[in-house]
Amino acid sequence: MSTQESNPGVEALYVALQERFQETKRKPLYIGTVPLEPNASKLFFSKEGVSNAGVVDFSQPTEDQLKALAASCQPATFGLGQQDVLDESYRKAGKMDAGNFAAQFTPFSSGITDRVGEFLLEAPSTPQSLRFELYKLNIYGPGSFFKAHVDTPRSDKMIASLVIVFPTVHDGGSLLLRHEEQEWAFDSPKLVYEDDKPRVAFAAFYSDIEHEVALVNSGYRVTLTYNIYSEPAASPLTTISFGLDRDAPLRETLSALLQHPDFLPDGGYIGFGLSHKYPVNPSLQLSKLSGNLKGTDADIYRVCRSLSLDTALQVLYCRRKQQTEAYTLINRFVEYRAGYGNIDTDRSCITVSLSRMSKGRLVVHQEGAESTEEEEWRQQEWQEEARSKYIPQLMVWVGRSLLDRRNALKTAYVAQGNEASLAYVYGQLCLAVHVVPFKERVPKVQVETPETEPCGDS
Ligand SMILES: O=C(O)CCC(=O)C(=O)O
Ligand SMILES: [Fe+2]
Repeated sequence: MSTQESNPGVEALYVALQERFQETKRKPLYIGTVPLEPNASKLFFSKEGVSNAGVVDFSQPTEDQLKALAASCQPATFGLGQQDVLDESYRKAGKMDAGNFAAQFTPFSSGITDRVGEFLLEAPSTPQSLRFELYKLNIYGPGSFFKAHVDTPRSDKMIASLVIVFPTVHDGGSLLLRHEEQEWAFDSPKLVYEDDKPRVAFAAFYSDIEHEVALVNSGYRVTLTYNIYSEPAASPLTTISFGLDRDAPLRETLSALLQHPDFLPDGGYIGFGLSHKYPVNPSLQLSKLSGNLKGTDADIYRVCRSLSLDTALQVLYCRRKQQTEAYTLINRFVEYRAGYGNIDTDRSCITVSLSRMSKGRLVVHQEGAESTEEEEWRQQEWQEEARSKYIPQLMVWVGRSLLDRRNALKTAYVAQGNEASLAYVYGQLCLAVHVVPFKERVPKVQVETPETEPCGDS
């Protein structure tokens, strides 16, 4: 049993780290409006297969124009597993593909993409640039809605979605967004007019955020949706540096914990639970995702890297063995199958025992007993390396209790998306920080943060 259970100092620091971690959490959405300029108020459209063009002028849209647009659309489908399905009890709306319309208004010339870019790139873990891809036009007439769903990731680079709502008089149809037990409303029917002047309302949100469009009671709600991709940038010019000060509380607490001799004295891992989900597939190297980390997750990664900690994205799998739970860290996504043969025999996996706070003490959740399967490992030619990986290492968990989220550790399939899912599904990831034994880390941490004073005791 480690000495950390009996030392209140390390426990207080651990509690402080949990608190700083919670305080780091950022809002996962950005809402705003811009004026609709008279020379950018028209939308031209044609019905699939018909050459005549129609027009809606959003500076003064008439009911006839909006009805004609609705009549030129097709019923919107949504993704259920691998298929696109039409089910009007789940999504009732019209859609038009990008090839059948042209809007004078664009998020580029109106400054929306710059503002959304500042929000998304406030503090990226590595320099990134954004690409906005027009996806669809949607029209929600009376009785339309879109129940709760998560947008289908179109590649591992897709990080966010943007919805633009044109000014039309409508009642209902707010976009509701939910993440980690919080809910926000994008109240587009109110936002699209200010002092009777038409405005274009927009909402950008990380694409793993659950959202739904509430029932439209009257009028028409017309939207453009964009997929936002984050791609590595050659230079750090697109990054904004004011995230650094905000990092200080978390960085200083983490640094103080690492300087405590009773914190993981023989080394181990710190696991930070991620706020967001990411598109992964079995062939994707998780290290490639680190540049695409979203909001809060990017903050944690940056803080760990600023302390020169060996930090990597890992999948944490939980499996039950003879009444106990074993946790395995692995650097890539593995299809979750009964038996876990593919995890057990993988050289890159690390077995961990989790510690957490319980009754005011930092304890190991499951005792790190050596595996009953050790015999099998003796047969392997690489037995030394394999056995050293199989003896559980201690992992200190930061974030919501894993015990509450046990089921979420399975591959989190998104059943309902806005399109049938492609090659990607969402996986549950964590940021694993490798902590070397205390004897080895003291000089390193002191060199990195010479000004940090130890916490005073009371
Ligand atoms: O119209 C909106 O506000 C959101 C639409 C949406 O969720 C989607 O098209 O996937
Ligand atoms: Fe959506």
